[in-house]
Amino acid sequence: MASLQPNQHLFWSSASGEWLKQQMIRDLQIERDDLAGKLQNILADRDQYHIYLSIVRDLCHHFHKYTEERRLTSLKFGEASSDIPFIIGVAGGVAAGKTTAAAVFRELLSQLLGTTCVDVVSTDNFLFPNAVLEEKGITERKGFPESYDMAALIQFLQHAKTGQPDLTVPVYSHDTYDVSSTDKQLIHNPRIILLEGINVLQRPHRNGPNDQFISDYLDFAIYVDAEEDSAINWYLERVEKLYTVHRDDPASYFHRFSGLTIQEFRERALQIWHTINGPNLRGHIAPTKERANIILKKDANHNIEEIFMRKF
Ligand SMILES: Nc1ncnc2c1ncn2[C@@H]1O[C@H](COP(=O)(O)OP(=O)(O)O)[C@@H](O)[C@H]1O
Ligand SMILES: CC(C)(COP(=O)(O)O)[C@@H](O)C(=O)NCCC(=O)O
Repeated sequence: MASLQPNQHLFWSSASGEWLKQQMIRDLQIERDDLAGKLQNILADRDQYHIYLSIVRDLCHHFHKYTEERRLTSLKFGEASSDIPFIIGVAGGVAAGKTTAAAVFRELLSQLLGTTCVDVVSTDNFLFPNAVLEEKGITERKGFPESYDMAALIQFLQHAKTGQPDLTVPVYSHDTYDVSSTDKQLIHNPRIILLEGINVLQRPHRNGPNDQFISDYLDFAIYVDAEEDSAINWYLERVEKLYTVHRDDPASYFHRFSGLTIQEFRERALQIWHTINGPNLRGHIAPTKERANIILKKDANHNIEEIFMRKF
């Protein structure tokens, strides 16, 4: 199914080429050579690099505005202004490129703002462990709203937004396909948190009177959009790579498929997409697209081909 175009009454849109013409890209402050190797490959295309850079410069603008507003408000209430992180949501379907886009934003934001206190947190980390999913009978609904420990995720956001300097987050691994019982992500004094995940713009699934929205804690939101066919290809490439590397490791999730040929594994992965990730994309993720401030539409080669910006 083709990805739906955002409502033209709500969003300005620009083909990426046109967008670039509008940007003042002369006063670049950072050099591509400063970027880490993997990101350098992604940004090897000069136009794409400039598109990401112009988006990040907008993010810096919003960050400075937020910081200034916070300073003025705390003055009004007679409080010393403290650093409360600016939280940017990065939403989109499975394998749309959220993690990678967040890494690019982190690198460019750190360089433009001259701070290392930019952290990426994935909402995957707040999935219930596989054992709990099994207990609840929702193993086949991993990634659906009910598969997340929303209380823990909201508590993390509350801790961040109440200025706690040290934050601890569980760690989900695509390699083991589970939440680690030992590893933790430690965050110290964040200035910006990029919260990436399929559910960042979703409403609470129980929708009770006291349920909170993740978006209550977001200061800005970006939706990474792609045609479902592209996402399927990227998903298959990702899992095939994981399968090839990990299938011989008995401790790995992928070991259970080690009897399959690569073609059989591919068919199995495609079936998983069609029964889990595809329905989740259409039912729960894509409908949140228009809640984002910016929608980045990627082509089949991962290039941003169109940018939509909310008008209000
Ligand atoms: N801009 C990009 N250029 C090249 N490959 C990319 C790009 N963005 C994502 N990918 C690849 O696509 C796959 C899915 O990306 P990922 O960031 O893991 O998506 P998500 O976090 O949305 O699941 C990964 O294999 C990743 O390396
Ligand atoms: C962990 C996820 C819910 C989220 O994926 P991501 O946004 O990190 O790509 C997804 O990768 C997943 O495991 N879905 C369940 C079906 C499957 O792909 O096995």
